[in-house]
Amino acid sequence: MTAASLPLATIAGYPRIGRRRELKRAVEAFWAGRITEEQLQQTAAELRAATRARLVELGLPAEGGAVPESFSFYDQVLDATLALGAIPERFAGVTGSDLETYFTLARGDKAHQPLEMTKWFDTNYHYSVPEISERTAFSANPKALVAQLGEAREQGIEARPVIVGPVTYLLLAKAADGAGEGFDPVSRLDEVVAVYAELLAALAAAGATWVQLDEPALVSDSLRTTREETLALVERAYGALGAGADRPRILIAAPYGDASAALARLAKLPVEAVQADLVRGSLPTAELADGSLAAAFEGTQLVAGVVDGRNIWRTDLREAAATLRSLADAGIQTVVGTSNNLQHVPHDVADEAKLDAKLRSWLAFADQKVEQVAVLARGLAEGEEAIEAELAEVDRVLADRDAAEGVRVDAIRTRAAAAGDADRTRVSEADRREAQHGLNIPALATTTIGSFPQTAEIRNARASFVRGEIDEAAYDGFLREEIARVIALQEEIGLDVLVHGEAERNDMVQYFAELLDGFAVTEHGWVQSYGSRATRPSILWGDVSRPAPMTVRWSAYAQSLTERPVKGMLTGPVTILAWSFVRDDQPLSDTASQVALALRDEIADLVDAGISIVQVDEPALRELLPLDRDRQAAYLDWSVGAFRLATGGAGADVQIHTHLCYSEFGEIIDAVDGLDADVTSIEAARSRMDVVEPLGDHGYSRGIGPGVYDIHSPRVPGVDEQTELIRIAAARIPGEQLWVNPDCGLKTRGYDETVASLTNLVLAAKAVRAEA
Ligand code: MET
Ligand SMILES: [Zn+2]
Repeated sequence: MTAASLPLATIAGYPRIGRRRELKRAVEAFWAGRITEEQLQQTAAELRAATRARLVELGLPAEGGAVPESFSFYDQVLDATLALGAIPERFAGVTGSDLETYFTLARGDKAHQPLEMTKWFDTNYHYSVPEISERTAFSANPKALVAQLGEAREQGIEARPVIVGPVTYLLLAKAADGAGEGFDPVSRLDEVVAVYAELLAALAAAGATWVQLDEPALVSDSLRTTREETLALVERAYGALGAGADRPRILIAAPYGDASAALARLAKLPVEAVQADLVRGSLPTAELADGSLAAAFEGTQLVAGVVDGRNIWRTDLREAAATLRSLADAGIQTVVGTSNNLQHVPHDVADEAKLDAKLRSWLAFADQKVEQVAVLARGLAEGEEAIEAELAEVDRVLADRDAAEGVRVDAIRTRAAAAGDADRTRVSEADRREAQHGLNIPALATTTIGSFPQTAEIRNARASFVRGEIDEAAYDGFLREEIARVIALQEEIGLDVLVHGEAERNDMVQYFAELLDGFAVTEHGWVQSYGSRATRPSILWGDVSRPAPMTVRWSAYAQSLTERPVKGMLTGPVTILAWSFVRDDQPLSDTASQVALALRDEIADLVDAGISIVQVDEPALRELLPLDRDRQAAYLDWSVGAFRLATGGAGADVQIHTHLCYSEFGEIIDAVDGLDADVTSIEAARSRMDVVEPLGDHGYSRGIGPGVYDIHSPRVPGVDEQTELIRIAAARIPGEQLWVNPDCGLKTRGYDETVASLTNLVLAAKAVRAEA
């Protein structure tokens, strides 16, 4: 270990999907057999080379490990699984190249269910969950890491491999099926650390000077361990890793939250640098003031994550420079960094030619963030005077943003400020039940979650409309035909509560963002969601209002075609915020109230148009739950409040539904109850109705629709299978309270399987009704 310290500028990682989603296209072409593995590897290598060159061009030094090597074909946790050789036993028979095995774990094949996927900390990125048992045989496989390092060196760049660290890896893993009762993957920490030591030795032998090990587990209160326990595990792991003789310098990263209480202890580990998220997190002020932080950091660099890696606004450089200055003045060797891997932001604002120029000037995507890091590093090296021009420019931009038209609209603010508890409160549940009798909803009522298959025809029609090839009248006509078809189909299948099918929506958030004031949409602002999938979050930049009804004509048209109730379908305020880039100049709760009021008006218009059931989807309610336990109550308070503000204007005879997707809502069951929705649908098929028991124990009295049809695969669940699931639920929940529905929307499914599955669902509900 002879290498030099880390240069003054670095980032925690960079988007890997490519500016034009080149990786998605190549990977999907490989899956479809249209290109060979060699061709895929070639494309990936070109992307990596372009990324490194770009990072140097934007101001990261080519030497010293400033450039992170954070490429991934699919997911960084899956990369670690392969590097550790931790292939779950159930995949033992899988043959093929490393990359083929990798994709089989990610996506499954005829004989194998894929690894489960779940959200990565409090982001909308999903990782592949490792499956570990007492028997998992770990063995170091540094091939991919070493190869990428070599590529970088040939390019004249000394890269820093980025790997998920051992503690986070094991805390994100689940016990494999067949592991002993009570087995915890973390019990294998020492063995896993030994494999990391081998990986590090291989990297050192290949010339790596630095390696970054990501330990976001350090900032979370939502894992199996307490923070203190996590920190103790990190101390144990890095005590051992650091003692290795043949290793690169180690940077431990603690992104996505507040590690301030752990910082000094991390610095005392035998590692050479510690990264801290100073956007979500903070500095331990007392320790900074009394010199103990500096003492702990003696000989260790602090990578100060002052540039926000999760949002798209230009950083207040003056404020960041002041933070950096305070660290340097305290005698801490400081490096300028980002709060986390930039994988959560799009590539480059320069690609957004169609965006309003003023708005564009306020933004920073990944490339602009790198430039900001480089500027701050220059300020750190040469003094703030050296970057005064850049600081002044940002001052000007921020002032311009602050004063810009639309950022603050008095009428919207006055209305939001006036909204009180009464606006968030409907009449009692009992009165509502009474008033809703007229809806004639049977016991074990059947319904769907909203979307019907988004066919190629629908996507083509939308694309033609966007390109101007067909006019609005033609597009509307197409959508009306589609709605009529979906309504007729549901009547034929025999569902009780119908939906219009959401054919008009490109995405459940973007559709609303395009119709609300205060939002902008990007052209190329893609962000990886999982694997080859990316989303294009909208930008919520100003005060939000609804210039005109957004969904009424579609819902009203659908209702005009049938005697059965058609559910109006809206995306809830929390989900709209969670899946957009939101303004950072006011509390989220204020922004949520504005969105809620726009939805409240939409519900009023739906009801006026003859709609008597409205579903407000909140699948992101749990995702935004802060990692920090101390902040959870306040979050649940405002998020639940926003939902209630959106729905609180509905009369007693209007039935409000919500849909939450996931089933692990143990943590937030009181909050779900607090939403005060009349009916809630949730995912339950894969867990075989696990959720029903806690609901029964909780004494949950509202309508509940645990999914009986797993929509995540094309498989058609039979009548018997769905009957069985309904019976399990009916054993705990009275029939009048129980709804029968799929786990989630059907937009990703094909028609054949959808019709077959829903037909079986209706038959299953009838069968269980007959048993009563
Ligand atoms: C991710 S939740 C999706 C809900 C939406 N109403 C749909 O059916 O697609
Ligand atoms: Zn869902």
